Amino acid sequence: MAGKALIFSAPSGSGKTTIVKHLLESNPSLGFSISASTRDRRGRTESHGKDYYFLTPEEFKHKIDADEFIEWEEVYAGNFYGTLKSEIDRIWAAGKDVIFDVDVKGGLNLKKYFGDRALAIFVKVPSIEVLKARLNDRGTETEESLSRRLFKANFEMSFQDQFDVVLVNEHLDTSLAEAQRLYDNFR
Ligand SMILES: Nc1nc2c(ncn2[C@@H]2O[C@H](COP(=O)(O)OP(=O)(O)O)[C@@H](O)[C@H]2O)c(=O)[nH]1
Ligand SMILES: Nc1ncnc2c1ncn2[C@@H]1O[C@H](COP(=O)(O)OP(=O)(O)O)[C@@H](O)[C@H]1O
Repeated sequence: MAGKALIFSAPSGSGKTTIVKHLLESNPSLGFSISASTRDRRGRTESHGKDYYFLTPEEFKHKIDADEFIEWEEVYAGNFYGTLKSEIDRIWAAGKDVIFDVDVKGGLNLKKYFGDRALAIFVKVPSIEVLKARLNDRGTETEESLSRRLFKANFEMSFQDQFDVVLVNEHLDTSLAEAQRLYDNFR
């Protein structure tokens, strides 16, 4: 049975993972599409089969060749990320709606794929300075990966109008309530 799809996209550091995790905790009707990725696991905070399926580049390439992805991308130099068809089957078969945490290009590709079954939400920070501060505070980036993310963020901002909704994530409580309202209205 086909359910619905809730797509959250944003420049890295905007808060989409925080919002998606909150929605998952509050809504048993949602199932997270676990992406495949070749990037290194963030040791203490991430696990295989929960945050991502962490694959080697060879394993990832094998899945591309076997046509197992709806969409995939080289998001940051050398690191591949992709949405597995089997994830949507798994979540919809359980009678749930699927929720995605993907980059901006991936979000637009998913919207194209799911059409009216999907609500595509662009999460935006009030400014690039705020984005930089959040990425710094998160403590996950080197100087190089931080500047890569900020460079890409400027480019990604230009796609916001192609999304169904833009959610400005300034005060977290307000954003979480707004995200919940968007899901309730869409269901
Ligand atoms: N296109 C695409 N992007 C993805 C997928 N999974 C994750 N991403 C995006 O890849 C980017 C990098 O993710 P990650 O390394 O976890 O960094 P973070 O966004 O800084 O937490 C983020 O924008 C993710 O939303 C996917 O399946 N497809
Ligand atoms: N509204 C907010 N105000 C302040 N900090 C926030 C807010 N939303 C998220 N954060 C923090 O900003 C950092 C980046 O958020 P995260 O959800 O990892 O972003 P993304 O998944 O878009 O890369 C995290 O440390 C998170 O706790």
